[in-house]
Amino acid sequence: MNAPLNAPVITCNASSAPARRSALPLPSPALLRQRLPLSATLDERVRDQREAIRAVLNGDDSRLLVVVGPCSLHDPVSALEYAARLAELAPQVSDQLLLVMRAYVEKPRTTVGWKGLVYDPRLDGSGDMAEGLHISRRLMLDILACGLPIATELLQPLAAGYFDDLLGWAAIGARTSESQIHREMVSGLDLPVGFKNGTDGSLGIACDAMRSAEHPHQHFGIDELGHPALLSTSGNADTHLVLRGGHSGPNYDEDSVAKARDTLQRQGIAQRIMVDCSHANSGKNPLSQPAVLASVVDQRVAGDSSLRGVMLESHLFDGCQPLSGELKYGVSITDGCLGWSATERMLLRAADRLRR
Ligand SMILES: O=C[C@H](O)[C@H](O)COP(=O)(O)O
Ligand SMILES: C=C(OP(=O)(O)O)C(=O)O
Repeated sequence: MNAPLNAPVITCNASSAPARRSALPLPSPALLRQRLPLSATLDERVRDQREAIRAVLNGDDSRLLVVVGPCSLHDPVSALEYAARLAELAPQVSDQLLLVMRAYVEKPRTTVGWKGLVYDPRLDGSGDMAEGLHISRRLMLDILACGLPIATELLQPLAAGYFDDLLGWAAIGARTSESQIHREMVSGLDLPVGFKNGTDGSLGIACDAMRSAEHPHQHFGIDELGHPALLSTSGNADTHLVLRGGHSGPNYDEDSVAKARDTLQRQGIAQRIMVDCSHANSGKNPLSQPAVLASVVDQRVAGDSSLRGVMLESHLFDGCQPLSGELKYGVSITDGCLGWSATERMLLRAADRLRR
């Protein structure tokens, strides 16, 4: 990699390297984008998808936003089979639901565990992140080509530049909503972003996050060539709250949603709420998600217009499996998911209920 023109050339003395880490170069975001470019047609499609998602979140389009798909993508073949099925379902419900596929390639861990396709694409701990970035961007482009908008969690701010041109929507997870670094990153993203409540169920950190992200910031980062850079951002007003439950239980019921609406109103934040039907809202039982979705739909039908979206964890087959031995096709290797047939039934039923 060439040094920027104004930087002195510094050579690294091996003996001064910290003993507990080593470094390997990765391609820059610009290089990966050059190798796997977004075509002009897909670029325009992503812009349209973002506009459509914004319209739903702002309430200008009365449909429900549905972010649905695997907890994590670990196998491109099953991910693309899932995408093909979702793309076939999307037009059948598009009068009521705007479907966006979860394409999660980075996973936050409570302690340790597999951290996603970007970090360990061979699933064996070899941690080939250059390959992980390539496979992840390739897969996202293929999902986009199926006609679906894509959603992901932006976990590592340095990695955002490898994918953010492909996304229709992004999440900041429960473990990072409180991080200033993530709020600064969101402030510079030209796409709608949901901030999740904290793992303890607290809404305050997500509200603070939205208020911080709508402001301009100057912060540390890398530029497209991978060089350290001072980044200046202009602020992102397209953010919203995601209720995902917490240690003391779910927060999708009427009382919890009313409390969330009041909190937003008191802080002068737009009342745009998405309910994550999984995680602590499902008690980590993926098969409970249809009941959570049904409750959200009932609340909408009863007149709660602040409920603009839902999130669902779904794969080709129910449940999850440990990352050891031979893996079953189409089954999550992180959180448990609802299988495809139950997902399809649940979404058709939700659309039908909203229609009537
Ligand atoms: O959605 C996924 C998980 O809930 C999150 O990544 C934390 O996983 P862990 O508690 O198994 O580490
Ligand atoms: C990790 C996730 O969620 P949360 O941040 O709510 O735990 C997720 O949606 O994959």
